[in-house]
Amino acid sequence: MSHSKRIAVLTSGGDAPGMNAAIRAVTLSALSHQHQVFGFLSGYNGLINEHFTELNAASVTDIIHRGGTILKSARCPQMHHTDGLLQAANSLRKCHIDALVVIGGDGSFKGAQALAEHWSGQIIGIPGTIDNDINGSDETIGFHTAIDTALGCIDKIRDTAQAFERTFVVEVMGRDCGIIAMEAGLASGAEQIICKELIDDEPQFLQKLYEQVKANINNDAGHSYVLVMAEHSLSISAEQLAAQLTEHSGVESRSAILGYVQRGGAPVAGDRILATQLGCSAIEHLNAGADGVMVGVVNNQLKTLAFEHTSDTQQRNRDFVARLKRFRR
Ligand SMILES: Nc1ncnc2c1ncn2[C@@H]1O[C@H](COP(=O)(O)OP(=O)(O)OP(=O)(O)O)[C@@H](O)[C@H]1O
Ligand SMILES: O=P(O)(O)OC[C@H]1O[C@](O)(CO)[C@@H](O)[C@@H]1O
Repeated sequence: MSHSKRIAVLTSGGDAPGMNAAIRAVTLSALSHQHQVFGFLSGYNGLINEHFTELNAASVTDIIHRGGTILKSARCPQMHHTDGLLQAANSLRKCHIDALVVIGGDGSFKGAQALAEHWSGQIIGIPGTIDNDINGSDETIGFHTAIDTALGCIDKIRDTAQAFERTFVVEVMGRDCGIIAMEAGLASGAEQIICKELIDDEPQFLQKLYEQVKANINNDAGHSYVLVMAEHSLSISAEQLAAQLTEHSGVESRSAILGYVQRGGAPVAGDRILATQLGCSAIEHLNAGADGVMVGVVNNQLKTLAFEHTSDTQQRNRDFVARLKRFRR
């Protein structure tokens, strides 16, 4: 049997539906191995400010189905500076923490790597972000829910677009990754998906787009036209694109930014199941002595990957982009 440890857990970066399910799995699994669990609050700020609470089975009862994170999340600029890292490392030592579980995105894992230079305890990551932009896991916790949320919204926008015979530019999240746009676009039957991964030359792309929208109106195809656009994918905003489309096609165009609604809501089954498996796997790996790695699911297998590789291009998304490009020809 492994030695009893004092395990810290925190959620960092953009909150994602299913983070609570991951906290629950980490806590229950750790307790079953006689470890103690301490939840640090508001991401790395909790380490720096020594703001934590001990977690027991009761603390994680009735949370598997809740969005957000009971530990709260944040971005913590101090982690980019040595002073902040030293403070975080000192808190961990002061609280006699043996191991830290970081639930977050690849930025959070960079923070974990930086922290490891000042603290010798074990650190393990669990991929939690709606963006699904982390190498080493086919899916991240929150992605399944975000897609369903975006899809529900786009379906509703289609209704009004159809009624008014309008063109709609719908902007979805993803930071620099277009996978939410691609999957929600595909599932909603959008006429266009706009994201960096699918655009080689923006002016050329826009020119062709204006012609296609115009042709669609003229050939009486569907009376509505929906473009799902990833944030940050063009040099113009969704609103500006809608204005350009109105000007070029003569058809009334509108934009809608889905925004933070995509981060909220009850996690769908896929996210709860993923989070639960990854939470248990994280504790299993800590028991076995793992350090400096993220747990993930690749081709239905539980795997670990060193933090330094989690920002590399994700294979699953790369394959998906290749297929979309092929089908669009
Ligand atoms: N290079 C770095 N060095 C030290 N700490 C970092 C670094 N990058 C990120 N962090 C820490 O991790 C936190 C979260 O990172 P970031 O804002 O990139 O979100 P993320 O974890 O990638 O999640 P998401 O993409 O879902 O928002 C940062 O606020 C910071 O505290
Ligand atoms: O909450 P903030 O800091 O505005 O961050 C928004 C970003 O966070 C995410 O929701 C998750 O990374 C991105 O999709 C988005 O670009």
